[in-house]
Amino acid sequence: MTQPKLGVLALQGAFREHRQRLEALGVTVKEVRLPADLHGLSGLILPGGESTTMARLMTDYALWRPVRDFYSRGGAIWGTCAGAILLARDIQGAPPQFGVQDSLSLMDIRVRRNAFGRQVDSFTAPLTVTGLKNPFPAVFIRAPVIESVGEGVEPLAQHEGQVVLARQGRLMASSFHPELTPDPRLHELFLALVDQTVLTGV
Ligand SMILES: NC(=O)CC[C@H](N)C(=O)O
Repeated sequence: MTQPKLGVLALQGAFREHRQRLEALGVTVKEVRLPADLHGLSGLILPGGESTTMARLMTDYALWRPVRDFYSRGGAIWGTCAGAILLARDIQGAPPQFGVQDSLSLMDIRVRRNAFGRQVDSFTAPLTVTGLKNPFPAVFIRAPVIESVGEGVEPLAQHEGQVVLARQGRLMASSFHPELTPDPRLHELFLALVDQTVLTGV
């Protein structure tokens, strides 16, 4: 078995589906629950799920600092749906009773939670993605939108005029769930990003 280069944060949410997508591409995957699980990885996926719950578990498992350090050392991170919320510098639309929502604050984006409506408003839409020839079938489930992006952030796809996929160097954020469709192209895109990463001081 080869040493895994890719990890999926496995505290809550759709981590198994990401794992399956990556394994179908021949990639060995590490499920990340503890800081030590990050050792030796060059890419990490933060899955969709429920971002408040995931943030709480990140605190319980003391993962905030190790994930930030992983990025500082040169690791690539892709946040999908709730995972994109965890990456964002600014989170809007969190239920007020929970106070200010913790985030990694690594990506210069402002996200708005549940921007397309409630669970019943889940939908699939064909997305035109920069760099992909044909539309990508994107599954949105109580999805956030990326309301604004900083200078270093490149929007890669929009839905109804709102940014739903963006990249900032080694960081990617998508509002939707690419692991819930058999289309592997966004996982391939992230793998290409991971292949370019040069880790320092690991
Ligand atoms: N599918 C998802 O990941 C939904 C995200 C969820 N609405 C949140 O704000 O955390």
